[in-house]
Amino acid sequence: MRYLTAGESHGPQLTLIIEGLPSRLPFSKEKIDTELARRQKGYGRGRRMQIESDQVQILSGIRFEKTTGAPVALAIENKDWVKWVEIMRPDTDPGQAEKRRVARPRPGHADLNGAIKYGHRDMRDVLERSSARETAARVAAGAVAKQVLEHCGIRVASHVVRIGSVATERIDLNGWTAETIAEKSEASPVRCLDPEAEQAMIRVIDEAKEEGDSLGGVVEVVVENVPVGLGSHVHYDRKLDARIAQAIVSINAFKGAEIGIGFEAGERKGSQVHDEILWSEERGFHRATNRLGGFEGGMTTGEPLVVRGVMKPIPTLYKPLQSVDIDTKEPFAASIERSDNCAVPAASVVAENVVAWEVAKALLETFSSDKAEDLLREVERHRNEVKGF
Ligand SMILES: Cc1cc2nc3c(=O)[nH]c(=O)nc-3n(C[C@H](O)[C@H](O)[C@H](O)COP(=O)(O)O)c2cc1C
Ligand SMILES: C=C(O[C@@H]1CC(C(=O)O)=C[C@@H](OP(=O)(O)O)[C@H]1O)C(=O)O
Repeated sequence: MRYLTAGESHGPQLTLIIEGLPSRLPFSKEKIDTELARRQKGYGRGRRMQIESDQVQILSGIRFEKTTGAPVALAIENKDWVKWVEIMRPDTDPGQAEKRRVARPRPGHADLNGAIKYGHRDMRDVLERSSARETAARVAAGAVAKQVLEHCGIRVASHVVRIGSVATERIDLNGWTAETIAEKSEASPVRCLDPEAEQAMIRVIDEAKEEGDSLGGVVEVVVENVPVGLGSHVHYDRKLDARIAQAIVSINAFKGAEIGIGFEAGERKGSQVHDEILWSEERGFHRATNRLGGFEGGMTTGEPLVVRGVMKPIPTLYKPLQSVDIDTKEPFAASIERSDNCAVPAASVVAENVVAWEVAKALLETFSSDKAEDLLREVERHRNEVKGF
């Protein structure tokens, strides 16, 4: 299974093509729209989110709420486009683009590197595509992947564990299920499970906003009921933990990924990191703890997957940072019209969906999956086989 996205932040739409879905998979447009609405929310988002109300238009590959097995094409409209037609048009430039040319790169964004690399004197030709608007298409892909996972009883959830200086304790997953994490985080404006930390997170976002500054943070994704043995130890690009880390760091502004206790593993002794192996009639092989976040040797262990990602603060700041005009080479202090000042809650929904995509892709690689029925039968057969191993 693979996908491609196309589209600019202020162009007419985002386009997504997914290839390799099983046929006859129950397909819900509503579930994709729900996921897109979740991505738009979250304390700290800017004015653009009041303009957009993301929904997919289905263009191919679906009939009567089921996949046919053909590529699925989806579109998401940019409602803001109507105000950008003269600047974003693909045909003759009526002079607007030159008048509105972007020559002042923002520190921390893709503007300057992209302009140098692609030879653009108008950095709009870079920023339109480097914008995190594209994550709407990736969430739509993840929302389709989630329907593959759901078909096989696999659930994905996410929550925010840090915003700026405010962090929550690491949760013990024995007390939580993906369902309860999803419910509780959904009810929080910052997608945080701890009500005290939630209030403190809201405070630091407000403080940063008053100062014209921005904040980043850390999100955690949990995947439950994952079959043993997705991914592989035999080749670098088949290791599922590595693919998930790539997917996380590919999200705009994400600078790192952790599996399980992640970087903390470097501080601890082996006996405090590795998860002891147990066996019982009821559960078969399982682990006493899940510090390695459901992965050993690039393969899933059958324990819940626990993945974290760190997002840097938003680069576009109301408080100006120094930069240099590419025409005059003069220094200037950038000022802006609008931006998010913290998008960590929204980004946790993106993280959840890119992880869902990678897990669903690995599932379809492991099990026969031309038809949705084959996939489910194979996954159930495998689960029984693992119990008897
Ligand atoms: C959901 C989300 C919303 C974002 N909103 C903004 C924004 O409003 N302004 C901004 O400058 N960057 C925003 N970013 C981050 C930039 O897109 C990102 O920093 C930029 O593409 C450069 O890539 P890099 O930070 O990965 O190097 C957002 C990121 C995400 C995930
Ligand atoms: C549009 C989205 O996020 C955008 C991501 C973004 C950036 O620079 O990454 C900049 C802002 O866009 P604008 O410049 O139009 O205000 C955000 O709103 C979205 O998440 O749907």
